[in-house]
Amino acid sequence: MTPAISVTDLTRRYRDHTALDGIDIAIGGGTITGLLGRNGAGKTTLLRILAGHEFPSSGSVRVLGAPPAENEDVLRRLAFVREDQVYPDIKVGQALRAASWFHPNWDFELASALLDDFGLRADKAVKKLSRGQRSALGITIAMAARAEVTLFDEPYAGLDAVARQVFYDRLLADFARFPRTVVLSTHLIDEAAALLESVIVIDRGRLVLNAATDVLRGLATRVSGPCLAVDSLAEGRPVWERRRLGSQASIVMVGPLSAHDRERARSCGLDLTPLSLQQIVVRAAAGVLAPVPIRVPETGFEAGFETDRTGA
Ligand SMILES: Nc1ncnc2c1ncn2[C@@H]1O[C@H](COP(=O)(O)OP(=O)(O)OP(=O)(O)O)[C@@H](O)[C@H]1O
Repeated sequence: MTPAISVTDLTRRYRDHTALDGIDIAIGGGTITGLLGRNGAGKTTLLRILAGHEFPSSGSVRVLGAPPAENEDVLRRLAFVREDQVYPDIKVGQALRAASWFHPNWDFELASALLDDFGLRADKAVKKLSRGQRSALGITIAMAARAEVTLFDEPYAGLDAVARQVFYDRLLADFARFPRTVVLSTHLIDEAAALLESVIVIDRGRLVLNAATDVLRGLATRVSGPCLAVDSLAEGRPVWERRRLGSQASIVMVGPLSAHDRERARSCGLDLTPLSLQQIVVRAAAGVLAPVPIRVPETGFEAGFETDRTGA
């Protein structure tokens, strides 16, 4: 199947700075992908190129089968919402109406339900909205557009926790009815984790991780307890991190745990805590994962890791 988004050897240079450096990504249709990475990693640059707002310096970018820049057909099938979205001096309702003209799948009912959820009034001037309310408007437009490809670039600046949950819930519910390709750039990784089918992590313009969230969830476990028992369980296994305090040890063990491992751990009084998606992404961005992308469980862990990097 042709991917909805396909990026090959993409590089974007700004004068003396390389914002994206040889990125290869394929994102299938009908998926929600998290685009993650530290500040300045290159996430916005990638999304702007996917949205046709910028040209690559080199490499190829295809969205819905064609290069997006200056491509009316692709751009009508795509929605892009950014944190710093600028609106003309109009009312909320007018902003929605203008967006409806551009997006062929626009859903007025959904737009109106989202306004209610976010407590936004259609007759309020956009320039009088608070930062969070402006984010809510951007989310409303991007969701009601029901575009085949929807790109969210940290869409929730200033949104409170309740409103963010509205966003997650509404996105999941609407996605279930109308599957589409969603890319969500966010720093709130664990909060958004339940939404994400896969994650792409960029660091200093390079792809450092591209994996299914399910694979990552079972990827690493913190094992804590008596040193001897911890060492015995971890023997011959990849380890990311070791800490010792007196007779107690805590390590991060890489790879899935079998039922036998769990039983051994229980009988030795060891504590097992799976690493959260955020903890794994932090390690990926810090280079603990080798740059080999992990794509499917069968080719998983062994291929891509440096082990025991932090030392015994
Ligand atoms: N127009 C530009 N001119 C020069 N440098 C730029 C330009 N746009 C982005 N950059 C640089 O490219 C790098 C990537 O920026 P980008 O905005 O893509 O990062 P980001 O991952 O979205 O960061 P954040 O999480 O902080 O929003 C940064 O070092 C930034 O300073």
